[in-house]
Amino acid sequence: MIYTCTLNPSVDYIVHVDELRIGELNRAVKTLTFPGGKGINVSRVLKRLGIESTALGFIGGFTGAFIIEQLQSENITCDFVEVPGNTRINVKLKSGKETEINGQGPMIQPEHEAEFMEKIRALTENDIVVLAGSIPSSLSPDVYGKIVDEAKKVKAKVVVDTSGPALKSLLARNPFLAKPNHKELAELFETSFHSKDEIMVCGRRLIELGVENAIVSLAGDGAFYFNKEMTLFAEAPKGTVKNSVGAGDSMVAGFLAAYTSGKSLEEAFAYSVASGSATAFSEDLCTKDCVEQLVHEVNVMRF
Ligand SMILES: Nc1ncnc2c1ncn2[C@@H]1O[C@H](COP(=O)(O)OP(=O)(O)OP(=O)(O)O)[C@@H](O)[C@H]1O
Ligand SMILES: O=P(O)(O)OC[C@@]1(O)O[C@H](CO)[C@@H](O)[C@@H]1O
Repeated sequence: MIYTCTLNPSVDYIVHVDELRIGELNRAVKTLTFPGGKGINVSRVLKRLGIESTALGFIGGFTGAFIIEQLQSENITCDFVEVPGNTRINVKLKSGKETEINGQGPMIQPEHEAEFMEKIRALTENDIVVLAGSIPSSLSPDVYGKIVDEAKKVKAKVVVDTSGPALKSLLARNPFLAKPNHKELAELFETSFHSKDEIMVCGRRLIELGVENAIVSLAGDGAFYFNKEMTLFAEAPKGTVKNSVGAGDSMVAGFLAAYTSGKSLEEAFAYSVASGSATAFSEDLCTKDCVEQLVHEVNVMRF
């Protein structure tokens, strides 16, 4: 079973305005509301691609109830720990450019963290656990490290999609897959990129530091894949971008869906890029039909 962990889920409130005027009254021309948070997005895309998962994390209040209701309506198994307070609302402003304001989220008390860790202790070696998104400020910054250590005890595979110090501390714990975008990779190595060659050098360092498989996404410019044996690159398919929120999460889901269905790593990477782009070209997350159309446009190059 694949378990996704969203420690700080969100209701994503997408607001379209013709032109954003700071300091003035803006009227939305369209609004959309989705269950959000990176792990939840991974679960939603996995489901669309025909793969079951269980969504774990902390949830609370009326916003939490909305998320559970939406996930249940999509037949996604939920096993969240309920906490006092409301799950956050993340505002995604679309006015030509995308501007995001992510909320803080509720406080997580030690007893709720303990309840969550019990679920992690119940993992087995046949499981994959996806750790995705930011860590609530009330939890220890090393909570992902603790989860990985528990998962490793039972030889469960770990996928990490996070950034900053949380990502740094996980590299040497040998995650099965890490998926930073190029900005997160630059931040990790305290550098800035001016060429794809520079990205490749840092991507390979992820592998040297202990990551088994790494995907570095470059938004509309495609993505790199790295492991000990090979470096791959694929351009992103071309299309009209409607909403890139969740494109990275869709890549993680696409890779896992293909990999757990017995596809090669190269095929899984192509499916991952197609899934990311299919989401970028959709209002909500990608559909399987869209991914399967786009995967034919993904040309994987080996270095
Ligand atoms: N403008 C675009 N055109 C085509 N494909 C895109 C575009 N933006 C994103 N994608 C696809 O989605 C993948 C992931 O994009 P990106 O690098 O923006 O991830 P991310 O920053 O982790 O996203 P997020 O945090 O919003 O989920 C890319 O590798 C590409 O396949
Ligand atoms: O604040 P975090 O946890 O870093 O990111 C949360 C978030 O921006 O990521 C998802 C897209 O990847 C959205 O569904 C959600 O709003």
